[in-house]
Amino acid sequence: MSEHPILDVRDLSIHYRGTPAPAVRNVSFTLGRERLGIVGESGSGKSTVGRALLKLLPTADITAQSMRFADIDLMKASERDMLKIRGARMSMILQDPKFSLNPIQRCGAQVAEAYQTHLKCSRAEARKRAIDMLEAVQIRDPERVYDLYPHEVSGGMGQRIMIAMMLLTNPDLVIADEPTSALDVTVRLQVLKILDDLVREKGIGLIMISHDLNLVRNFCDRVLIMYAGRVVEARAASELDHAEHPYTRGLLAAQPHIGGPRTPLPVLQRQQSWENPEGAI
Ligand SMILES: Nc1ncnc2c1ncn2[C@@H]1O[C@H](COP(=O)(O)OP(=O)(O)OP(=O)(O)O)[C@@H](O)[C@H]1O
Repeated sequence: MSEHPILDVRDLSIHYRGTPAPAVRNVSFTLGRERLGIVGESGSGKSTVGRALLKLLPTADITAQSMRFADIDLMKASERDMLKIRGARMSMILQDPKFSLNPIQRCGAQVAEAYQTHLKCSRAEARKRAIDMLEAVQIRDPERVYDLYPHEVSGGMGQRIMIAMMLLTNPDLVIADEPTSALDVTVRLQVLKILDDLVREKGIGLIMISHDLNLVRNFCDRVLIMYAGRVVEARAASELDHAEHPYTRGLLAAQPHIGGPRTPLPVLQRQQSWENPEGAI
């Protein structure tokens, strides 16, 4: 990790108004120019943490001892400040490009429009840059793809178009929320490779939110395991086999292994104590 973290989050708690309990409780972590995985079951609070970093939670109360992004105190940042940060210095990639791309605008025009908005350049310049960027995310024949509508591109291509759009401004932080779950296995590898290159070559910090423990274990440098709104385990990905929390151990035991015994996988036996603050980090 670099000396000055890109993100420093301490004691982040998030409570959606009108709900009985906080969705996220006392989450702390730092992020350098590395890949941090956040894993946990559905509803454990992973996406809520991601959206809180972008301050995209209008119906929730956010408290934290500190939530810093580079030189910015996110807790004090106004909506006006956030408009300058979102999409420029901090970007998010969502699971399904179908919901992120505008269905009635050609794909290339959406990338070019993002260029024009952020870089205030001419339309011709934006088009040229957009085509270069489509090529950079390994889209073959970018001039043709530029003119396609979102329903005419595959899921993998749509995701690469989203990544192209996100890269325009050289962000320091990318939050990828299940970026590959809607993709088939080979396309998934291509998209992961593009994200991996971004960390290695451009030195961004990447948060990868996922259900897939194996994917995160192989792709990330460090992993946070969330359960019921809390981080219950934080480890180097290479150390995950030494996990101590019973939930993490249960998840690991439930992974199928090629060549392993042909017995049914164990079912996770939950315990009330896992929701106990004493068990959290
Ligand atoms: N806008 C909202 N209003 C009220 N409650 C919400 C809202 N969004 C999420 N929640 C609740 O907050 C909790 C955490 O949800 P979140 O989407 O962060 O979980 P997650 O771990 O990302 O799940 P998934 O993997 O299914 O996306 C859940 O109990 C969810 O129902």
